[in-house]
Amino acid sequence: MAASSKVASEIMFATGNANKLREVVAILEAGHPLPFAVKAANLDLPELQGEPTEIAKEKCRLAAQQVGGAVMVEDTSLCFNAMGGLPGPYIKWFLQKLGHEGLNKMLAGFEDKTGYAQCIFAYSPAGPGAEPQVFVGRTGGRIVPARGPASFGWDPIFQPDGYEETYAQLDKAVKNTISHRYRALDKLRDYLLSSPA
Ligand SMILES: O=c1nc[nH]c2c1ncn2[C@H]1C[C@H](O)[C@@H](COP(=O)(O)OP(=O)(O)OP(=O)(O)O)O1
Ligand SMILES: [Mg+2]
Repeated sequence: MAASSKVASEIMFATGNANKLREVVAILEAGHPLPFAVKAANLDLPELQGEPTEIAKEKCRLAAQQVGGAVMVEDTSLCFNAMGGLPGPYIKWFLQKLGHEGLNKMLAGFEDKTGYAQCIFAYSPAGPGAEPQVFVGRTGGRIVPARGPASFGWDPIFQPDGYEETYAQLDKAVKNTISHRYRALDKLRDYLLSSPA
Protein backbone atom coordinates (compact mmCIF):
# COMPACT_ATOMS: atom_id res chain seq x y z
CA MET A 1 0.00 0.00 0.00
CA ALA A 2 1.29 3.45 -0.86
CA ALA A 3 2.29 5.63 2.04
CA SER A 4 -0.23 8.32 2.82
CA SER A 5 0.63 11.81 1.72
CA LYS A 6 -0.82 13.33 4.87
CA VAL A 7 -0.50 10.83 7.68
CA ALA A 8 2.83 9.53 8.85
CA SER A 9 3.30 6.63 11.22
CA GLU A 10 5.34 8.98 13.33
CA ILE A 11 5.19 12.73 13.82
CA MET A 12 7.90 14.73 15.51
CA PHE A 13 6.65 17.47 17.85
CA ALA A 14 9.42 20.07 17.79
CA THR A 15 9.52 22.36 20.81
CA GLY A 16 11.95 23.56 23.42
CA ASN A 17 9.19 23.80 26.03
CA ALA A 18 8.76 20.76 28.29
CA ASN A 19 5.41 22.04 29.64
CA LYS A 20 3.93 22.20 26.13
CA LEU A 21 5.13 18.68 25.45
CA ARG A 22 3.56 17.40 28.68
CA GLU A 23 0.21 18.98 27.82
CA VAL A 24 0.25 17.74 24.23
CA VAL A 25 0.95 14.19 25.38
CA ALA A 26 -1.79 14.40 28.03
CA ILE A 27 -4.33 15.83 25.56
CA LEU A 28 -3.60 13.14 22.97
CA GLU A 29 -3.67 10.35 25.57
CA ALA A 30 -7.06 11.51 26.86
CA GLY A 31 -8.60 11.45 23.38
CA HIS A 32 -9.23 8.92 20.64
CA PRO A 33 -6.33 6.73 19.66
CA LEU A 34 -4.34 8.17 16.82
CA PRO A 35 -2.99 6.41 13.75
CA PHE A 36 0.48 7.71 14.51
CA ALA A 37 2.99 8.12 17.31
CA VAL A 38 4.05 11.57 18.47
CA LYS A 39 7.71 11.84 19.35
CA ALA A 40 9.44 14.81 20.89
CA ALA A 41 12.26 16.71 19.24
CA ASN A 42 13.85 19.18 21.63
CA LEU A 43 14.76 22.04 19.29
CA ASP A 44 15.65 25.63 20.03
CA LEU A 45 13.39 27.27 17.47
CA PRO A 46 13.66 30.98 16.65
CA GLU A 47 11.16 33.50 17.98
CA LEU A 48 9.83 34.84 14.70
CA GLN A 49 7.86 38.03 14.08
CA GLY A 50 4.72 38.70 12.10
CA GLU A 51 1.23 37.28 11.78
CA PRO A 52 0.73 34.33 14.14
CA THR A 53 -0.26 31.90 11.37
CA GLU A 54 2.79 32.85 9.32
CA ILE A 55 5.02 32.47 12.39
CA ALA A 56 3.69 28.95 12.96
CA LYS A 57 4.17 27.97 9.30
CA GLU A 58 7.70 29.31 9.11
CA LYS A 59 8.57 27.70 12.45
CA CYS A 60 7.31 24.40 11.03
CA ARG A 61 9.41 24.75 7.85
CA LEU A 62 12.51 25.44 9.95
CA ALA A 63 11.78 22.47 12.22
CA ALA A 64 11.19 20.22 9.20
CA GLN A 65 14.62 21.15 7.82
CA GLN A 66 16.19 20.04 11.08
CA VAL A 67 14.33 16.82 11.83
CA GLY A 68 13.04 15.55 8.48
CA GLY A 69 9.85 13.51 8.13
CA ALA A 70 6.45 14.65 9.38
CA VAL A 71 6.73 17.50 11.87
CA MET A 72 4.43 19.56 14.02
CA VAL A 73 5.18 22.69 16.00
CA GLU A 74 3.01 25.17 17.79
CA ASP A 75 3.30 28.84 18.63
CA THR A 76 1.37 30.35 21.51
CA SER A 77 0.17 33.93 21.94
CA LEU A 78 -1.41 35.80 24.83
CA CYS A 79 -3.49 38.66 23.45
CA PHE A 80 -4.91 41.65 25.36
CA ASN A 81 -8.07 43.02 23.76
CA ALA A 82 -7.38 46.54 25.07
CA MET A 83 -4.09 46.49 23.18
CA GLY A 84 -5.33 45.23 19.83
CA GLY A 85 -4.10 41.73 20.51
CA LEU A 86 -0.61 42.57 21.77
CA PRO A 87 1.65 41.18 23.22
CA GLY A 88 0.36 38.28 21.09
CA PRO A 89 3.25 36.19 19.73
CA TYR A 90 5.73 38.39 21.65
CA ILE A 91 4.37 37.32 25.03
CA LYS A 92 7.49 35.25 25.72
CA TRP A 93 9.68 38.37 25.91
CA PHE A 94 7.06 40.45 27.75
CA LEU A 95 6.70 37.71 30.35
CA GLN A 96 10.45 37.34 30.66
CA LYS A 97 11.10 41.07 31.09
CA LEU A 98 8.00 42.18 33.03
CA GLY A 99 6.80 39.14 34.93
CA HIS A 100 3.21 38.54 36.01
CA GLU A 101 2.95 41.83 37.87
CA GLY A 102 4.29 43.87 34.97
CA LEU A 103 1.85 42.22 32.57
CA ASN A 104 -1.00 43.23 34.87
CA LYS A 105 0.39 46.76 35.09
CA MET A 106 0.38 47.04 31.31
CA LEU A 107 -3.42 46.96 31.54
CA ALA A 108 -3.65 49.39 34.46
CA GLY A 109 -4.65 52.25 32.17
CA PHE A 110 -7.43 50.24 30.53
CA GLU A 111 -10.87 49.26 31.80
CA ASP A 112 -10.86 46.19 29.61
CA LYS A 113 -8.83 43.34 31.12
CA THR A 114 -10.14 40.70 28.71
CA GLY A 115 -7.96 38.76 26.36
CA TYR A 116 -7.46 35.39 24.82
CA ALA A 117 -4.90 32.65 24.70
CA GLN A 118 -4.18 31.42 21.21
CA CYS A 119 -2.31 28.35 20.08
CA ILE A 120 -1.50 27.63 16.46
CA PHE A 121 -0.29 24.20 15.48
CA ALA A 122 1.45 23.84 12.15
CA TYR A 123 1.82 20.40 10.63
CA SER A 124 4.06 19.50 7.76
CA PRO A 125 3.80 16.04 6.22
CA ALA A 126 6.95 14.18 5.22
CA GLY A 127 8.41 14.90 1.83
CA PRO A 128 9.85 17.88 0.04
CA GLY A 129 7.95 21.07 -0.61
CA ALA A 130 5.01 20.23 1.61
CA GLU A 131 3.12 23.36 2.70
CA PRO A 132 2.42 23.40 6.45
CA GLN A 133 -1.24 23.29 7.49
CA VAL A 134 -2.29 25.44 10.44
CA PHE A 135 -4.87 24.84 13.16
CA VAL A 136 -5.91 27.66 15.45
CA GLY A 137 -7.32 27.27 18.97
CA ARG A 138 -8.48 30.15 21.16
CA THR A 139 -9.70 30.42 24.73
CA GLY A 140 -11.13 33.70 25.98
CA GLY A 141 -10.56 35.01 29.48
CA ARG A 142 -9.21 37.82 31.63
CA ILE A 143 -5.80 38.97 32.80
CA VAL A 144 -5.77 38.90 36.61
CA PRO A 145 -3.21 39.26 39.44
CA ALA A 146 -1.27 36.01 39.73
CA ARG A 147 -2.93 33.11 41.58
CA GLY A 148 -1.72 29.52 41.73
CA PRO A 149 1.59 27.78 41.13
CA ALA A 150 4.00 29.54 38.79
CA SER A 151 5.04 26.40 36.97
CA PHE A 152 4.01 27.24 33.40
CA GLY A 153 4.48 30.68 31.85
CA TRP A 154 1.55 33.07 32.25
CA ASP A 155 -0.88 30.40 33.59
CA PRO A 156 -1.23 32.23 36.97
CA ILE A 157 -2.53 35.46 35.37
CA PHE A 158 -5.00 34.00 32.87
CA GLN A 159 -8.53 33.27 34.11
CA PRO A 160 -10.53 31.52 31.39
CA ASP A 161 -14.15 32.54 30.80
CA GLY A 162 -16.59 30.52 32.87
CA TYR A 163 -14.11 29.71 35.65
CA GLU A 164 -13.25 31.31 38.98
CA GLU A 165 -9.74 29.83 38.86
CA THR A 166 -6.73 30.82 36.80
CA TYR A 167 -5.20 28.28 34.41
CA ALA A 168 -2.55 27.69 37.10
CA GLN A 169 -5.19 26.90 39.76
CA LEU A 170 -7.26 24.61 37.56
CA ASP A 171 -6.67 20.91 37.63
CA LYS A 172 -4.45 20.01 34.67
CA ALA A 173 -7.11 17.66 33.37
CA VAL A 174 -9.56 20.58 33.29
CA LYS A 175 -7.15 23.00 31.63
CA ASN A 176 -6.49 20.34 29.01
CA THR A 177 -10.16 20.17 28.01
CA ILE A 178 -10.74 23.92 27.60
CA SER A 179 -7.36 25.33 26.69
CA HIS A 180 -6.20 27.10 23.54
CA ARG A 181 -3.80 24.19 23.10
CA TYR A 182 -6.54 21.58 23.42
CA ARG A 183 -8.73 23.39 20.89
CA ALA A 184 -5.97 23.71 18.31
CA LEU A 185 -4.73 20.17 18.79
CA ASP A 186 -8.26 18.83 18.47
CA LYS A 187 -8.48 20.38 15.00
CA LEU A 188 -5.13 18.90 13.99
CA ARG A 189 -6.29 15.52 15.32
CA ASP A 190 -9.50 15.69 13.28
CA TYR A 191 -7.49 16.57 10.19
CA LEU A 192 -5.11 13.65 10.68
CA LEU A 193 -7.90 11.19 11.50
CA SER A 194 -9.92 12.18 8.45
CA SER A 195 -6.98 11.89 6.09
CA PRO A 196 -7.22 9.10 3.55
CA ALA A 197 -5.10 6.07 4.45
O1 LIG B 1 -0.47 27.18 28.00
C1 LIG B 1 0.34 28.04 28.39
N1 LIG B 1 0.23 28.62 29.62
C2 LIG B 1 1.10 29.53 30.07
N2 LIG B 1 2.17 29.94 29.36
C3 LIG B 1 2.33 29.41 28.12
C4 LIG B 1 1.44 28.45 27.60
N3 LIG B 1 1.85 28.08 26.38
C5 LIG B 1 2.96 28.79 26.12
N4 LIG B 1 3.25 29.60 27.17
C6 LIG B 1 4.34 30.58 27.26
C7 LIG B 1 5.69 30.02 26.89
C8 LIG B 1 6.36 31.20 26.22
O2 LIG B 1 6.86 32.10 27.20
C9 LIG B 1 5.21 31.85 25.49
C10 LIG B 1 4.92 31.28 24.12
O3 LIG B 1 6.03 31.34 23.28
P1 LIG B 1 6.35 30.11 22.31
O4 LIG B 1 7.40 30.52 21.37
O5 LIG B 1 5.09 29.55 21.74
O6 LIG B 1 6.88 28.99 23.33
P2 LIG B 1 8.35 28.49 23.71
O7 LIG B 1 9.38 29.36 23.06
O8 LIG B 1 8.42 28.32 25.16
O9 LIG B 1 8.43 27.03 23.09
P3 LIG B 1 8.70 26.61 21.55
O10 LIG B 1 10.07 26.00 21.52
O11 LIG B 1 7.64 25.59 21.22
O12 LIG B 1 8.60 27.84 20.71
O13 LIG B 1 4.07 31.60 26.29
MG1 LIG C 1 9.26 29.79 20.99
